[in-house]
Amino acid sequence: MTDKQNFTIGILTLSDKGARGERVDESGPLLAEMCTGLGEVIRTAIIPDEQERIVEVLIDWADNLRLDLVLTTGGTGLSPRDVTPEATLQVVDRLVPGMAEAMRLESLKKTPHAMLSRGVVGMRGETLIVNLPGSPKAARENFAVLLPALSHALGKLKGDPTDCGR
Ligand SMILES: Nc1nc2c(c(=O)[nH]1)N[C@H]1C(S)=C(S)[C@@H](COP(=O)(O)OP(=O)(O)OC[C@H]3O[C@@H](n4cnc5c(N)ncnc54)[C@H](O)[C@@H]3O)O[C@H]1N2
Ligand SMILES: O=P(O)(O)OP(=O)(O)O
Repeated sequence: MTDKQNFTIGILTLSDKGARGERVDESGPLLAEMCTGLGEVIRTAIIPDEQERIVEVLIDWADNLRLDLVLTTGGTGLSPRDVTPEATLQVVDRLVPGMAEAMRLESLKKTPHAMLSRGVVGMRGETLIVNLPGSPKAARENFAVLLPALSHALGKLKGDPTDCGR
């Protein structure tokens, strides 16, 4: 038996500069690397901080590609163009507040700026959508908090009937 899981994963980078080719996307590849062992990253994209475009991609990846997990990075803060949480809230059926709370709680131990990320986590159908902040450091620190619980979360989301109490 191998520890490698077979979840399908998409990584969506939200960055105006990245989409214009003015900044190399470090956070997307870093998150892809962190997903080794969880499954296969079968889609990546870099698009600007535009709510309608983000909504379109999230719906496509959840409804058409039926990805198990979509990680977004960037656009969670307070700048006028930070709209990733709004786009995510527009498409999810149910929120998973504990995952977002856990990321902020742990991140506050590293920097008070952690309270500025408005990222949310929610489900659209059988796809879990996770908002992570944009900088490579912040993306890494936040995703590391979720990783130990992700396999169980994705299994439950797909209807795994086994008893979690054991
Ligand atoms: N655990 C942590 N959590 C948070 C941190 C942290 O250091 N550790 N930082 C906090 C800060 S500060 C902010 S503000 C919030 C919200 O961040 P955003 O999601 O709004 O981030 P952006 O504005 O999109 O990006 C910020 C900054 O990061 C660089 N950047 C962004 N995208 C990329 C990319 N794809 N590749 C390379 N570098 C990138 C760039 O300098 C941007 O200006 O999160 C807190 N949480
Ligand atoms: O260009 P972006 O959207 O990556 O973000 P920032 O303006 O915060 O550098």
